[in-house]
Amino acid sequence: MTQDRIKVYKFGGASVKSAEAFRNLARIVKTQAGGQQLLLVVSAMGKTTNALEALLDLAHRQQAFEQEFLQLKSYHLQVLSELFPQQGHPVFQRLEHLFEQLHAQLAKTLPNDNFDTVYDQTVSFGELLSSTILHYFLEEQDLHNTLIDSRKYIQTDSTWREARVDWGWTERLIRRDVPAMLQEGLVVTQGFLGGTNNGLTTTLGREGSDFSAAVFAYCLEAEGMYIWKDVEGLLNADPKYFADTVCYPEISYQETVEMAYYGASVIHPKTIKPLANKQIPLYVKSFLNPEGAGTKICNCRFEVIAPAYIIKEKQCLVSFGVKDFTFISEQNLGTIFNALSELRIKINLMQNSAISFSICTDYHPERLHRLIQTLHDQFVIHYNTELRLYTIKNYDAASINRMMAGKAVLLEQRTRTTFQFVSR
Ligand SMILES: Nc1ncnc2c1ncn2[C@@H]1O[C@H](COP(=O)(O)OP(=O)(O)O)[C@@H](O)[C@H]1O
Ligand SMILES: N[C@@H](CC(=O)OP(=O)(O)O)C(=O)O
Repeated sequence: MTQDRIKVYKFGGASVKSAEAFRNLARIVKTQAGGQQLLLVVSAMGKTTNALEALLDLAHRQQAFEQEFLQLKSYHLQVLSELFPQQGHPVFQRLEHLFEQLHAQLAKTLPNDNFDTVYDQTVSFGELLSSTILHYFLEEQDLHNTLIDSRKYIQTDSTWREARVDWGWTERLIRRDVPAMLQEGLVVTQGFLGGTNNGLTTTLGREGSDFSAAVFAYCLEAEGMYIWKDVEGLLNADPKYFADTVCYPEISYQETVEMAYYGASVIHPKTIKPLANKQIPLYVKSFLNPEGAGTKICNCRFEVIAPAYIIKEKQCLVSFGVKDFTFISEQNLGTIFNALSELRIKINLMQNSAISFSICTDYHPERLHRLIQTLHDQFVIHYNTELRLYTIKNYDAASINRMMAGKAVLLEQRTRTTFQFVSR
């Protein structure tokens, strides 16, 4: 049984990218959530995570990072000064302290440090900053709230940058503390972050705040989870690429998880499973039009839904050929899969022919380089970058023609419901 009144709201980077966005968020909480027990999960402001990645990259290569650091700091301070006109507000001191910690973290980064470990210790500051601002700002708006540190609740292993949740521990900790806090007022926490049992910070994968919200919703047996976006709801295509999108009023968990897997960046792929396991509906709503119906994702079934078009950018096609004109064997495939798994390279699409095996994967130059180093003795390896993986779910002839028009196809594949190809 789900708890009657707990709701989880997730606000992403676009919902907190400016002072006006914070004000809009507070309005949504006031008008939409009356009388509800509400947990708010917040991501880093705007494109802060990208900026932190760039800062870390400089620091790790022992390059000067002061200018970029000051840019990030002044972005936050600008928003702060608009939200808190009174100079002596305690939020200024809290932010100053967080920026000092971030600076110290960057300054002590060495080229020999494990990049993925320091990544999590550094990039996590985005959410620490935004959640602190949100906490104080909601208080100013008479929205009493408790700020909790999600690193103390979402317990993970130490798979840096893609930590795996220890569900047992996480559930125990959340259920121990959070329901009582929710009785007292709102609870605010960070998306994207977890913590190991020895107190180190982990992150759950880029765009992982949706997943954080789903973890809290699952553990609290929430009545519903809401993600607030700059779009009307879950659309049949990304409006950044397609002009004539349609919004699904209701769609199944299964359809959504597949869309997310193929690259529909509106929802993190890991979000659906915990919600589906407890039959918690997920609502995708517009923070620009909070009264709009949005999309309800639940355990529903429809025979026919509009084809969904999904484009995954920054793809790389890698082909492995055997050197001696023998066929690609299961043993060869085993060797390739082992190397991919070791290097955490995920296959988005694969195909094999008599003497070669091809995969389409996200492009990570360093991982690809290590893959080639590992396997070049046994295989002839070629790769192409700057590609896109196009997927049409629930395709028909017209949708295929539309998507393929004028494109040179490097690889193509179809099942009964899904058509995919790789192109520039
Ligand atoms: N199928 C889709 N439906 C709606 N939006 C989509 C879809 N696929 C991609 N998007 C993109 O997702 C964006 C919202 O997600 P995101 O940028 O991650 O928001 P936030 O970081 O604020 O949570 C939209 O602006 C849109 O361009
Ligand atoms: N800030 C993190 C986590 C996240 O989920 O962000 P957003 O909700 O803005 O996609 C990232 O950019 O990856």
